[in-house]
Amino acid sequence: MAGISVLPAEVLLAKRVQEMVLYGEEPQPPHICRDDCTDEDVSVMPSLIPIIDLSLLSSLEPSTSHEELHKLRSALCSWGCFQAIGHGIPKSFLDKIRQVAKEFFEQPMEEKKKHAKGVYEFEGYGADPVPAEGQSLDWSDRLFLDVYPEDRRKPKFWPENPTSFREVLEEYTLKMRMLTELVSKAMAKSLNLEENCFLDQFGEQAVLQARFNYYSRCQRPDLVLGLKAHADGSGYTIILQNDVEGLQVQKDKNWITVPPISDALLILMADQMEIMTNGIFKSAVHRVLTNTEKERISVAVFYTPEPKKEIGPEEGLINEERPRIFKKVKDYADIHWGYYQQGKRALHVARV
Ligand SMILES: O=C(O)CCC(=O)C(=O)O
Ligand SMILES: [Fe+2]
Repeated sequence: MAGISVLPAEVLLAKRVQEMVLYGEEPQPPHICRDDCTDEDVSVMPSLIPIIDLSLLSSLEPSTSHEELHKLRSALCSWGCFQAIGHGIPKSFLDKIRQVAKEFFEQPMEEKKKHAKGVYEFEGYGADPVPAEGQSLDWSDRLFLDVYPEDRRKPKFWPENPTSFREVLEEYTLKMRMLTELVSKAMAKSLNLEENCFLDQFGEQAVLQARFNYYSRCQRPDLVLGLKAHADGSGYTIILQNDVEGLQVQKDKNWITVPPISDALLILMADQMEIMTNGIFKSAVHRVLTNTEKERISVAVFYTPEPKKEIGPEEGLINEERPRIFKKVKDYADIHWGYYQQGKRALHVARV
């Protein structure tokens, strides 16, 4: 790459990756972030991401629901994620959200740019705000929207085209609220805690944000990442994938691909659930690889405790054998963001 001038991130961020691909531009710094592939080849291992059937949790047969709760706990302790099936959201509706996302990104650039964010802002169409110096940029474009509570919505960022986009996203938000209730209760039960304990910590005004990710094809997947390795700063995140592989979760230093399953949603623990469970559930480090053949689309919904609300380890998970390892924190997602921009994790800030 010698001889190529490095443009400031602000300049590069003014242009979408989708445009760069359209004009046949090769990745250059700061998109380039991989120069060796020493840790890259382990993903040939068969994928073992646990699959949990949430419908079994309400089975009238106690041994069936017990067994599934046990599987849930063990998945979250060792992987920090699971593929949820039996969640009650029909595949036909998941296809609708995938479809409006695809139609949004396939529109001409001038249509998408009607909802453009500034390079220093979060919400809207674009890329992450400018990272700290020396950090790479992701090979992706995004549409980031606050979706709940409703008074946080900023209509100027909500696409009018495709015409069903808003309606479908509103319905998806409702379904995500029901799912977070179901999953938060199940996680509490799996740890023998009172079922509402996590919901109470998240609070009634817990925030849902939707990030539509578009990973353009890339001729040099060896040089760039669709999304660099990170753990999320939310409580947990719900990810819908299209049928293109790319998302990987780190386990025991190996990168394991999350296979696309058309009717599954990946539920991924983030830092704030690790704090609330006193380190029992693991916040999963993950990343996205690019693909030479196909575009990948995902929709990540971040579920985050209400602003200004203190959260901390559940008392029932602290004892002599397992002393408290995290302090109480509030607005952790903001702290997390500051570190993320420097390519670092933030969890140590919450340790006692
Ligand atoms: O694209 C994906 O599957 C993952 C997205 C993700 O990790 C994120 O938006 O934080
Ligand atoms: Fe993430």
